Amino acid sequence: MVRVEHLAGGGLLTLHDPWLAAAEAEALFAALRDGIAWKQETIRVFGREHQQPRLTAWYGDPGTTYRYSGLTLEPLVWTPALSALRRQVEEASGAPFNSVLLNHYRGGNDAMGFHADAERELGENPVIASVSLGAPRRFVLKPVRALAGEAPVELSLGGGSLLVMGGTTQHFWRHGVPRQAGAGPRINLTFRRILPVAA
Ligand SMILES: O=C(O)CCC(=O)C(=O)O
Ligand SMILES: [Fe+2]
Repeated sequence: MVRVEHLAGGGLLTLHDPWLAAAEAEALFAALRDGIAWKQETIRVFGREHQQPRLTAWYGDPGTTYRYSGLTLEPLVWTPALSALRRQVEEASGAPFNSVLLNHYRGGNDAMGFHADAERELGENPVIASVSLGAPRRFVLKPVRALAGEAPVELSLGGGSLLVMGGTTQHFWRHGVPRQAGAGPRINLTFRRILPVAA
């Protein structure tokens, strides 16, 4: 099934759920859980250090350095499984990607706070393609102040789904994965295109 959601302000969400066949999604979940160089990073938020409440990894083409929350991530070299998935995601979304951020939510206490993927190196209106594996989780979008009064948008991202965020989504909406009691382990991959930016 494909669900298309036009967001106020010109954002566009396209959810393919399911996207991967169940057996393929399950095999990929296990392969990534056991085969990725997961780390728990320490970040600085408002001058204070925190351990991120999830595990992460950054893979990409040479030169795709990613900076956020005071972290500088140098890309690891694409594994065969990640490279094959990149091609499938490019085909489905019609957009090119040179990097992927992986997040491993070990259970319902792991989460991602509300944010926009609006770093300069992603460009003006980035297309971001998000593949989910493992347990389903709530994915919530909230309007920024300019659109105050718009209702939040909530999706359930199931294992094997593909969500493409495009248009002006990152300007007018922040998204997050709230803590969710009882949620099982989940891996999410957000494919991105990092552009060269002046230092
Ligand atoms: O886990 C998710 O579905 C969201 C991940 C995300 O927003 C990000 O990596 O920037
Ligand atoms: Fe994000």
